[in-house]
Amino acid sequence: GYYGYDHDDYQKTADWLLSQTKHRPQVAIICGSGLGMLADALKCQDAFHYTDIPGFPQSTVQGHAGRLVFGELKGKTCVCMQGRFHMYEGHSLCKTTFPVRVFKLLGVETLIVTNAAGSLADGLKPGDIMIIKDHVNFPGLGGFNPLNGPNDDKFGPRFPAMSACYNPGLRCLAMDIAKQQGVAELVQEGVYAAVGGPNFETIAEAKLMHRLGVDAVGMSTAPEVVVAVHCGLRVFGISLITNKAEAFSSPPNLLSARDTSRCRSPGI
Ligand SMILES: O=P(O)(O)O[C@H]1O[C@H](CO)[C@@H](O)[C@H]1O
Ligand SMILES: Nc1nc2[nH]cnc2c(=O)[nH]1
Repeated sequence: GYYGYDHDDYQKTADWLLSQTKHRPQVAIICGSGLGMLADALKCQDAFHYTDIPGFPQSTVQGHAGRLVFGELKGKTCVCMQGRFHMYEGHSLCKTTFPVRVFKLLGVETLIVTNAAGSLADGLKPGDIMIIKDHVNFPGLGGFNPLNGPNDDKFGPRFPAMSACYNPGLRCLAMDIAKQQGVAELVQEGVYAAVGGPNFETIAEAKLMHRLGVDAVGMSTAPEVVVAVHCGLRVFGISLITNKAEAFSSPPNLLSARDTSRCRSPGI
């Protein structure tokens, strides 16, 4: 079509994959920056480089290998993206979310999204895991939405609800498992905000988001989740906190005029 992809484009890629592997995944996992090693844990793997998959976008970022890996994880058939697509790579949003609709056509029912994110919340430290309970899609609020253009009714409605994007049952289950595994102190629920990137936040931007109720910030995930929810996938999301976002790293940025020793690093 004139805007993005036709249903046939997704179908061709899905059909090609179905012809190349016997796996019929129920679960798709998008691995965030540095999290691609999860795919290495799949048993009975069939792996495809994005460059070899007809119609598939290509990865350009470090820490994103650019492979689609099918296999078994704890008895579930999964398909794992080792490397995702970001808007800042120059991809259109429908390109960054192309794989999600392909997963739908493969028969996937549940999408697990993961990402590396910066913390804006006092209680979230580098190394912690944040289960995403909701998101703020800043590019989306500004009109950068993968669902822009004519709606494809075969995937979902023109005006999809986003009020329960992150499946409450799966969130509950994840909290229970964290307790069972003895890692409950490392796992919390919170709100993820997607920004366009590729620059990290200014101090003022980080403070603004913190005041608006955002707990962690990154440059991905929300567009994929919007497309997944639109086509009826069940979504579970986690952020690995890799750093404190700029305003919340040391040294503290509340400067008193009396403190002349720190006047070379002004805060806002
Ligand atoms: O969201 P993922 O893909 O994990 O990557 C995150 O890490 C990168 C910045 O270091 C950005 O791409 C940000 O979005
Ligand atoms: N925007 C943004 N993305 C990130 N990805 C990992 N850390 C960060 C961060 O602090 N800010």
